[in-house]
Amino acid sequence: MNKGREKPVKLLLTWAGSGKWYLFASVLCAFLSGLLVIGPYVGIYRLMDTVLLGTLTKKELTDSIVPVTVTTILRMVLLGLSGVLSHKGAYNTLFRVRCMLIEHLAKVPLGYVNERSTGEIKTVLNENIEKLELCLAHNIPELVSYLTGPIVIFAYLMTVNVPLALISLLPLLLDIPVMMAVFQKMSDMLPEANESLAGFNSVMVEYIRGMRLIKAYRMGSKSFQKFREAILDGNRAWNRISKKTAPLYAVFILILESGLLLIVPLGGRLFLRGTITGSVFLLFTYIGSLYLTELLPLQQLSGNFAQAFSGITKVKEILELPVFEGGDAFPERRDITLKGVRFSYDRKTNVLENCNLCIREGEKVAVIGASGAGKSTIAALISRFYDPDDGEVLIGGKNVKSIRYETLLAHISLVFQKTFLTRDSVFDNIRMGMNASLEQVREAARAAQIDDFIMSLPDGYDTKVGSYGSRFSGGEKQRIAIARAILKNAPILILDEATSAADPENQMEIDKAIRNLSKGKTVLIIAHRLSVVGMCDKVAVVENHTISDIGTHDELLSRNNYYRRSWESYESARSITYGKGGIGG
Ligand SMILES: Nc1ncnc2c1ncn2[C@@H]1O[C@H](COP(=O)(O)OP(=O)(O)OP(=O)(O)O)[C@@H](O)[C@H]1O
Repeated sequence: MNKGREKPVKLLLTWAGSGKWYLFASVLCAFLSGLLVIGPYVGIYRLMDTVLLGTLTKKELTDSIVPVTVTTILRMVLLGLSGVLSHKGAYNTLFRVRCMLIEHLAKVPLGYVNERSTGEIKTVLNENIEKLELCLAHNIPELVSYLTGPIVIFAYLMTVNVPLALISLLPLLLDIPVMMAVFQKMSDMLPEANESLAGFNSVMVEYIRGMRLIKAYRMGSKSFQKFREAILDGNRAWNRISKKTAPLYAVFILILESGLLLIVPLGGRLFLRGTITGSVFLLFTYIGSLYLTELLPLQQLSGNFAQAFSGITKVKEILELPVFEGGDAFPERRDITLKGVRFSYDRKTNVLENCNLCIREGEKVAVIGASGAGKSTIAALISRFYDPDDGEVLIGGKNVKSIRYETLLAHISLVFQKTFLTRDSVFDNIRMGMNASLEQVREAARAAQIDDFIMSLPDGYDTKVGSYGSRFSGGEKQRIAIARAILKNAPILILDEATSAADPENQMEIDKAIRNLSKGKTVLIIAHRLSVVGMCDKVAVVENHTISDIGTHDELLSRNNYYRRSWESYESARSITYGKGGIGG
């Protein structure tokens, strides 16, 4: 990982890996092409000299034209080659940086990722990294070529006439502080522009994700308004940058192009005194006053570099998000304990306080409580999506912090309330990168009560899942998630039961799937429907930021008011739907 305050260019070269050799080669070609800029000028000077002296011959003409032609062609070839090499290096680098970011984000605790909006992460992965392409493939070779040309011309002018050459350089010396001020202003203001771009991306992602809601509640104009605001916000940020930098740009250009005002009077006097020849005077009037304008694109480049550097900082920020590294093997015992846990998402309001829980190996515990009581938070702490602020989460007597993170996750199957399906085949959606055959996947799907449904799809297990799983109902998606967990066969199961009520038939299938999934495992089920209590050994009640009570169904029924009330309302709802029956029936 790249920690500390490394220079952006150094960081970029580290990220580029072997791609940096393409970048170096491209810079070398750009440098050589910059050197060749001098060819045509030398040729033209020779021609002028001979024309003015009246000594032009056919041979002189050829001797002047050949270097002009050869250097011009060679320069073009080198520039082209530089472009090809820089693009190869740039795309290699972009690929590597994106992979590094994705790999790193996969290891970062979910809490840190959740603190950033999807739009912010998208901006880094997309726009900020694209700016690196512009910088690596175009701006760096251009910078080398733009700088080399004027340096070589200056060196050549020095060989012709030292005082005039030095005078020709004056505008540049005056322009350096102006250029630095432009760069500084851009660097200071870019974070604001980046923020508004991230804001725009967030609004865009929200808009696309919430399309159903927008349509259902006819929020089109309101969402459009948000979109408009986000775009205007970006425009305002860029307008502010332009206002601050445009006057400086104008000064930069004025100074750089003022060479003629110095060279013509001075060179004219020297010529009239006979100190320099006519061709030297013309050479300086033409080239000496113009060659610095080759540096004009630098003002554009300074803006691009500031943007690229700001992108590099954003990438670096993500790569520096802490990851859980190292740690011990998974313990032999698979019991789960929460000891005096306190946790807050915002470091202000405690979601859990002095929370204690003990789930023995192979035991199944249902967690119930009002919406927002903290049930999912308990599950998140066990799977180390977050770490408690106080207290400990132990598995097999070992603090989860001391267990290797990947190993911890490999031993826990998580089934979330909302199932996320990737845009792959159903087969890949169940396999989720595991090395399983079709028969093993089907066996898991059969246990999850979803095999028949999958086989009825047009392409069976090869059927492609639409975006966000749009082809499947909530219940079907949940059974696919259960099939995944069955296939994973981890010893600990954390199941955040879906809140939305499926139809009775679907519900029975889901319950059967959950029973199959939880066989022989240490299980924590966040029970939104009390029917799952029937398959659990104990029930834990989350109230007042803690687990207020834990016991069997009968124990809680006799002593816990919250549980009794919940059970009674569940029973009365059941009697309306099915007629009366026992728990979980
Ligand atoms: N990522 C988060 N950032 C900030 N606050 C959060 C976050 N996730 C949950 N909360 C807050 O923490 C509290 C507990 O949430 P949690 O999801 O654990 O409750 P729950 O009991 O599982 O609720 P439900 O039954 O509705 O799913 C709630 O007040 C919720 O608003």
